[in-house]
Amino acid sequence: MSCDSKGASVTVERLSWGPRAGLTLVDDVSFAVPAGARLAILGANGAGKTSLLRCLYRAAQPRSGRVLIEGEDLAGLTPRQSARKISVVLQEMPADFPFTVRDVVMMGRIPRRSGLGGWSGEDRAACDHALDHLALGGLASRNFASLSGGEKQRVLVARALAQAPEIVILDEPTNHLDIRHQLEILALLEGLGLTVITTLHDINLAGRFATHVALMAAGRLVAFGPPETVLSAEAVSEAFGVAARVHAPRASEALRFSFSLPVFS
Ligand SMILES: Nc1ncnc2c1ncn2[C@@H]1O[C@H](COP(=O)(O)OP(=O)(O)OP(=O)(O)O)[C@@H](O)[C@H]1O
Repeated sequence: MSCDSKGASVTVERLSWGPRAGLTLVDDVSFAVPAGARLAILGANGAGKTSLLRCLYRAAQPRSGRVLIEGEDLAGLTPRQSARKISVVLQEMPADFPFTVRDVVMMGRIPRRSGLGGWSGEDRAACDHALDHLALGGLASRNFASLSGGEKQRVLVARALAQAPEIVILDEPTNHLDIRHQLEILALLEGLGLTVITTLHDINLAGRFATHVALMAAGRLVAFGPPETVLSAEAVSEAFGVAARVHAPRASEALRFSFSLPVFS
């Protein structure tokens, strides 16, 4: 069961990607995180965060460089093999998605299904476990489309969990969530014990959640490491084009930033 997994290490080596010749959106990016790390990818709008994520879950084919999962080249895996290692939680869902919550979570089992047979006892148990883990038992028969944004987000994380992956990749999982649900979803992800790679816009949330931060600007990785090292006022001000101020944390407190527009003299 995925909750017992320890995740997998991810190494990115000199990765570059662009949609066409002459346009590079991910530019020579390298970093490595150990199994069980929580990596937050930060950067201003258009910095290339989603483009980098897409390379990590094979929605985009790198122009050069490679991604290694526990030392194994991602490009050498079949789609089914990589879907057993990596699950993805994205924002876009069609508004008229005509499935129940249980159906959606069960979809996470598709890469694990053998042959064309129906769901196995193991599939059903994994689905029940994921529903329980995300406190969704009471919503299992509800139509997915009728849920609130926060509930939908929990269902999509449950689907990722049912997939029993080693790595969960998320694009802006806290988008559209109120502060309580933002904290809840990040605590849930932290509790999984898997390797988590996520884009985030909220620097303070990233500082609390992440074991590693990748700061991007114009497609390049401008800083990488633990949040307390990477998230300096200077680096954040530069990457986001704001005047950022760090409030010195007391013992065991997370970093806390405040922001204002830069004043030009
Ligand atoms: N297929 C494409 N063709 C041309 N330009 C693209 C393509 N995909 C992305 N871009 C552009 O590349 C830049 C980086 O996009 P990307 O979505 O990776 O940034 P991001 O850091 O995730 O941004 P945001 O925080 O706004 O979501 C943006 O300016 C975007 O418009």
